[in-house]
Amino acid sequence: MQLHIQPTSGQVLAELADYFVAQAGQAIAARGRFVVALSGGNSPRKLYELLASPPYREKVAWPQVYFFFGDERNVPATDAESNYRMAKEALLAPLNIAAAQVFAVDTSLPPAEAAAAYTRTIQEFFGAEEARFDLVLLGLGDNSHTASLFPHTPVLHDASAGAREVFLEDKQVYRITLTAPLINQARAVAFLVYGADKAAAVRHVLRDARDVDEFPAQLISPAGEAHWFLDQAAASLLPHN
Ligand SMILES: O=C(O)[C@H](O)[C@@H](O)[C@H](O)[C@H](O)COP(=O)(O)O
Repeated sequence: MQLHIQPTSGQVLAELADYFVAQAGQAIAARGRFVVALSGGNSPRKLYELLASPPYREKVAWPQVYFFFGDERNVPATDAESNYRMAKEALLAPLNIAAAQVFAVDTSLPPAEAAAAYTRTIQEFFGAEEARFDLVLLGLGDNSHTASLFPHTPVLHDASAGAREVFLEDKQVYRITLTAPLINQARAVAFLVYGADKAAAVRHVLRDARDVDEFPAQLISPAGEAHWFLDQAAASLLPHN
């Protein structure tokens, strides 16, 4: 696990954009494609806007990039809460990404069916190979959740590699999320976390004793590389920072 700590969020975003470009180049050179699972919420929007702008947009062979989602809210694709909508506005539309390169969760289905359908979509994409994303982008909630792996939810203990529905009792809403085993099959995982409001969660996940029901992001330990891209504010409660 590698920590990348920068003084400001702008510098973190630039370092992660450089990493994204490097990972894409390596994957496309090696396997002819780059398969990425996008994170949602607010933090990654600026990253997506950066990647869709010069100089980054010219540095990636976008027609060889395939986009999945680490999680999705149970809302229409046009809803302001949709992770797909956010990615489309900030990245996919500005880059004119073809629909055939984008695999969104079908939230027109009931949550359990949407999750089962997404599992099939992932399996069909990877065919006989193991479903290994080249890169999974992740955020971190202030309650230490990542993707939609929320504290004290059954999905945390799901040993299968796929997509599952998650019911959030406090918000009375459903989400669809990749399971930790599927995320952990990835060649690389990159957390993007900035802001002082995330400092306690960062410390819980990276330094406190393992307690995955309290700190679900502790479940993420990929077969490949694990990177944390943090600004100083989010890293401020880590020892020696
Ligand atoms: O659908 C989502 O909301 C994300 O996938 C989620 O896991 C997010 O990364 C965290 O909740 C942090 O969200 P912010 O970046 O908005 O703080």
